[in-house]
Amino acid sequence: MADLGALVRNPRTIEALGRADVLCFDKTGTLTEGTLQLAAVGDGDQELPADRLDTPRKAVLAAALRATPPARQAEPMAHQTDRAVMAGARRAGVAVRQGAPRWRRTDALPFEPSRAYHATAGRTSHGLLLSVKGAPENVLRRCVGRRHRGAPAPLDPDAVEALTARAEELAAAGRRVLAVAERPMADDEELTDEAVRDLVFLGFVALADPVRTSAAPATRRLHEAGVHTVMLTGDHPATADAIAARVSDVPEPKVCTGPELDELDDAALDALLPTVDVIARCSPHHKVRIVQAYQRLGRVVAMTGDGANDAPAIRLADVGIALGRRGTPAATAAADLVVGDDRLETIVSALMEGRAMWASVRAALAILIGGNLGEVTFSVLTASLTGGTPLSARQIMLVNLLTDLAPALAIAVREPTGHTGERLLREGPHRSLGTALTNEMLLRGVITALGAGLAWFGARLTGRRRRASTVALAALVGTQLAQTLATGGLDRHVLIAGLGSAAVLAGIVQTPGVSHFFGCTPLGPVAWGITLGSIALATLAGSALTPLLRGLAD
Ligand SMILES: Nc1ncnc2c1ncn2[C@@H]1O[C@H](COP(=O)(O)OP(=O)(O)OP(=O)(O)O)[C@@H](O)[C@H]1O
Repeated sequence: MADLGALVRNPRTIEALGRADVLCFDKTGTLTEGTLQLAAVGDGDQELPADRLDTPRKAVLAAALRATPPARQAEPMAHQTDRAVMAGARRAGVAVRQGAPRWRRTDALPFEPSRAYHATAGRTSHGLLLSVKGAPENVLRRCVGRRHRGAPAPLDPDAVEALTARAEELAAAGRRVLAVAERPMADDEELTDEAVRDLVFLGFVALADPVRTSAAPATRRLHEAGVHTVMLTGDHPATADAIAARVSDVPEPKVCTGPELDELDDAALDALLPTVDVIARCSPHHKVRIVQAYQRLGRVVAMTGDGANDAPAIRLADVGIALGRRGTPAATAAADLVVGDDRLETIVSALMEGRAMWASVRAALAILIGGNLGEVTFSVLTASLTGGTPLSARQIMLVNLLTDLAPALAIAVREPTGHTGERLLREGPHRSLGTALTNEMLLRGVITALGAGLAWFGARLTGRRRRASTVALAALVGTQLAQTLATGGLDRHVLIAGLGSAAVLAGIVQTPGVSHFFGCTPLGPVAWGITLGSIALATLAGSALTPLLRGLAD
């Protein structure tokens, strides 16, 4: 996991990741490049691209810059939005004093998701000035007028509607939209949330953050794996919808908003959430409700977050994921998994690790239970044919020692194979431990009994009883080891465990004193030929039947 850039805080997380069937993730940095850039500035009627701004639009950008915290050299600005506004203004040659002579910051209400705006008070040569930038619906609500073609104009409901529609159009291009507004302040006025009213709307600032090309395939893989994905974003629903349409393979992603969730009681929320793909204007307290609702529905939820306020939802989720690059210490401390590069692809790879774990559990269980089933079947069948037991208690103990200990352990702890394999997508507790496990156990049981039965029958036809039971013992162990090696592929640990156990078996059988202790007899070339031939025949039959059973399980 560390190689993938993901840090697991406790091992239980891998198992839970393998079971996760809902993944709620952020937009910025997870689906997008996470590099917000100034794209355009408008006066409410028409936008111009960031590299061709005229004087009125530069004035809008200057006001947005005033409503941005100061850049400190020692530390980067906390919010990407602010960084993008500042970098865009610098590139456009816009400074805070444009349109506000001798402006000097005196107070600020920093951006918070619940406020959705940043407000700054500053002293100019004409008195105090309040500058605000933020989510259009929040800022427009606090406006009483607008500047239209350089002159003040009233902001009646029709004008608000037209500006709202304009903001939606900009957002529908996948952009983050900020409304910018100002008003003069009285000298003794304090900057509080209540004071952010009676504003004059100046214009819109649109920021772009390109969608990463790898985000769409990652989302598709999650859907193929049966994971319901939900994009949670603080952005405008139109922005979220535009981004979702680019990454999702759902033809028309269903979008709802945080305020809409507030209107619903728990029962209505439970009914709605399984059908939702995007939740916009989503704040940290919504995330908590969303996790609780999915858990009420019996879903296993993985939830990403970066802000300190996301910590409760991260902690509550079955798998809390903090985004390493943007994550606050509080979010990281609450998380089970820290994704270093914030990318959805890394989260998908971590999920595959979890699925691989369930595949390993199945393989180990199939070896243990299926092998024992084969031994019992062989013993019962030969006993019913001959009236005696083909293997002594010591021999059965030896079989279990050589097949269940090192080989089964090696299978359980081997490196997961096929990270990119489509098969892993279909693993998980229900798929891995359901019909697939039953089929694998039965197949292993049948093949083991077949290998031992063929060997015992061939050896009994050509020799004494003790020799036949030694050959049956060797074939019982050999057939199981061959299947273990076929499951483990070229994994070093499985190869060492499998070949090591085979060498120990050969050593025991061929060493006279030890062989007798276990009720065996050293074997000649013909007996070994019968043993190896039976193992090969049974293993070949197993390989032919495996794809057939997989098809049945799928
Ligand atoms: N620094 C800021 N100053 C003013 N307004 C902001 C600032 N940052 C964001 N906004 C406004 O608040 C809205 C929500 O932003 P927020 O940062 O909470 O989104 P988010 O949850 O981080 O979304 P995502 O995960 O998709 O980036 C934005 O759409 C924007 O309109």
